Amino acid sequence: MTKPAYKRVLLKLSGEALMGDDAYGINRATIERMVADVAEVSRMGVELAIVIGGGNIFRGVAPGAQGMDRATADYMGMLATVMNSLALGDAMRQVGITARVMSAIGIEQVVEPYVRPKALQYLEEGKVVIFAAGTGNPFFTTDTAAALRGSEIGAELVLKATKVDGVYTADPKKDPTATRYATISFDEAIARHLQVMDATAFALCRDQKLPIKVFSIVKPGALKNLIMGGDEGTLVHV
Ligand SMILES: Nc1ncnc2c1ncn2[C@@H]1O[C@H](COP(=O)(O)OP(=O)(O)OP(=O)(O)O)[C@@H](O)[C@H]1O
Ligand SMILES: O=c1ccn([C@@H]2O[C@H](COP(=O)(O)O)[C@@H](O)[C@H]2O)c(=O)[nH]1
Repeated sequence: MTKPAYKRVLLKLSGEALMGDDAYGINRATIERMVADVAEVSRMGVELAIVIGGGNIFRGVAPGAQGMDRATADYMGMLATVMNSLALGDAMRQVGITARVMSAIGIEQVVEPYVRPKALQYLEEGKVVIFAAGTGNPFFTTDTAAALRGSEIGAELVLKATKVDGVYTADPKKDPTATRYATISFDEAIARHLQVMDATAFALCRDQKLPIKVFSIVKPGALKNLIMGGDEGTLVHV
């Protein structure tokens, strides 16, 4: 078998994608399918860290949070990512993959705190590390957490797994005429206000020279293909 193209990557999974066809929460078949993809790559010896969003449960900027203090709503969003992280870790355990969930906010009875050297040790031991609670700060998103943790652990690439198969000229769900970029620079993505990821995440990855691949989590085999160096999704580069 040919070797994977990457040794260590940060995978950002969309929380919203966890819903599958449901209106809310975690769809069992969907999480099992995602975990099967992740397990395949982990078994190939790739060191894998994961950040998962919370959009399937709660977002600080969602209509359900209207009228709330923004920081409080954002803490609720971070707690939503803890729930998704626990579900993901448990689903991995069920397929024989050892995962460690580490939280950016103190919640020690439930999940261990994020300590960078410990996270690095887990990765070197071949465990999958799931970073929960985003950056631990309100007014941010899990995309920014992915950029931050990806930079901290020295990932070679951030893989943004989402419901669309790359970065488009406009949101393809709203504009059917939108076309997909094969590659795009961080500066252009920011200047064009492309909403597939937030500008803070793009800017951090640009400054750290950490490339991002945006690809479809729904497409079977896409994650493995990408890890093997295959042509998949959109590369966002310096
Ligand atoms: N220019 C664009 N190209 C591609 N997708 C875009 C673009 N603009 C907006 N989008 C939308 O961005 C979404 C990707 O964001 P996604 O929901 O994965 O991230 P998220 O907000 O981090 O999710 P979650 O909070 O659930 O983790 C796509 O589903 C797509 O509809
Ligand atoms: O660093 C962070 C990360 C997330 N949040 C809050 O959580 C929700 C869910 O995250 P998504 O990235 O949208 O999936 C987000 O809307 C924020 O409310 C945060 O405050 N800080």
